[in-house]
Amino acid sequence: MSARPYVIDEMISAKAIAARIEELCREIQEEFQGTDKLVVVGLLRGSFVFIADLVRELDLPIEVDFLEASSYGDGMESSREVRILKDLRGAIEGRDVLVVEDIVDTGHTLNHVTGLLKSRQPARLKSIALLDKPSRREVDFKASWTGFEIPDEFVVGYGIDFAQRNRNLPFIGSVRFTDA
Ligand SMILES: O=P(O)(O)OC[C@H]1O[C@H](OP(=O)(O)OP(=O)(O)O)[C@H](O)[C@@H]1O
Ligand code: HPA
Ligand SMILES: [Mg+2]
Repeated sequence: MSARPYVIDEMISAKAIAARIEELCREIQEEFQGTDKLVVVGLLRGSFVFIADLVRELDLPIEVDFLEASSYGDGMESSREVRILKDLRGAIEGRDVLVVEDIVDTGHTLNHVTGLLKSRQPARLKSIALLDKPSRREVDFKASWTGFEIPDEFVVGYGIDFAQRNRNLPFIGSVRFTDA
């Protein structure tokens, strides 16, 4: 839990997220049309809500796997050290892979994870992030698809946490401290 009091201002509604996911899925389907070897990989924990909505909108034969990566702990600052806490269950050599992430901020997490997965020689490796904060980038990384570009604000909801809380909000909101 945060020691400081804060409120959450809605930034992206649940309805806007659902509409954007429909659009993204049409593009993803075009890219992967005809494949029967697609593995959709969710990065835990932040992507668990996004991947659940995304795969239910995807009209493709897929498998789902998860990898747990962590770099923030309970704070608002990246440690810049990406720890892999849980690896994929399955092998991805020769498979088509879509990595699903909630947010690209400094870029360290997706950059590290896609580098790791690339070394396992998938046939195709694509990535999708619901949110992108380009103004905060520290490493040069761009996801294949992005849901929304957002300003430099700390966001929560729809799977994303602040000190492990607020992942269950159905919308994306920004954290505003009330003691400042
Ligand atoms: O681009 P970056 O600066 O690396 O930040 C993005 C990453 O940070 C958050 O994960 P976190 O480490 O908080 O773990 P979590 O997914 O378990 O919440 C978020 O879910 C992304 O994975
Ligand atoms: O804005 C954010 N909110 C929560 N976790 C995060 N991890 C990277 N950026 C963020
Ligand atoms: Mg994460």
